[in-house]
Amino acid sequence: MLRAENVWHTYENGREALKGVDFEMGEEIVALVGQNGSGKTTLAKHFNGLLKPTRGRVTVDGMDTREHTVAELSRVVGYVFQNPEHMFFEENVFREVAFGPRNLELSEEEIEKRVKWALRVVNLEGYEDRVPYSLSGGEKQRLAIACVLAMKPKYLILDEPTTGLDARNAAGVIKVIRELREAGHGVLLITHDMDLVLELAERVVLLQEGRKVFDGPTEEFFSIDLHDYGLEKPELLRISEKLGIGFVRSVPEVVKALLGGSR
Ligand SMILES: Nc1ncnc2c1ncn2[C@@H]1O[C@H](COP(=O)(O)OP(=O)(O)OP(=O)(O)O)[C@@H](O)[C@H]1O
Repeated sequence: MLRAENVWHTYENGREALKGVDFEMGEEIVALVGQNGSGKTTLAKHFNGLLKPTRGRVTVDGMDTREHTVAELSRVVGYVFQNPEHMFFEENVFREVAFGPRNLELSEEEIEKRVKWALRVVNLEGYEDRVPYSLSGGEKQRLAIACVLAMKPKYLILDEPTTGLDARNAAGVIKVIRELREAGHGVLLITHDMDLVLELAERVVLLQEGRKVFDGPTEEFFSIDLHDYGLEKPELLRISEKLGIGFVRSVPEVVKALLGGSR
């Protein structure tokens, strides 16, 4: 479980970014949403210890983040940052993915196994000798996920994982996230993309000015007035409402509902 109990966070300049947030997630896909500056990144950074609560408590599978180092917590919680290309520094893809496992002091054999596995999951097999900077945007995004996956963390935090990707690459990342969930990982998705939330999230947590203002199933989230929070309902849901077919997550579901209704 990733758990935040009455977490407050004040930055050094006095900015109160979190004001008493309670949060909990297990092996599920949770979307963390809210307007710019609402505190999403600040909250997420508490789960791998990059930030510590000013007040309150954060635990990762029972470990208090104040009592553990970022290195220790990173074994359990992997964090893929937005614009991950800035984090690459090795000369080739193999070394880049091997960096994390090498720090875990695993055997060369185990490191190689993990690199191969992680590259396979993200569909980058055969890229081992490529220079990370020479990859396309979508490939870089998937490489960043592979780097974190190779550490085999139970939870993954993904910050805008599909932003800037074309439809095909975004679909590739979405597939990886689904597979991770099925394999028993928890995924925390920080995003502004309501289509992605509709497609993937099981639960949504909405922040506004450092406070949690909604926490519940995705279907319930899309039934609240999102305009109040500067968010837009996905086109697909607006269409399905006009058609009177209720909550759907994909175009095939719309088709199914329409065909079912005409019988
Ligand atoms: N290092 C910092 N020092 C001071 N204030 C900060 C720092 N990082 C973030 N903030 C402030 O804390 C508040 C919350 O920021 P945060 O990055 O958590 O929001 P966010 O919801 O992730 O926003 P976005 O959608 O723009 O990424 C904002 O007002 C931001 O300006």
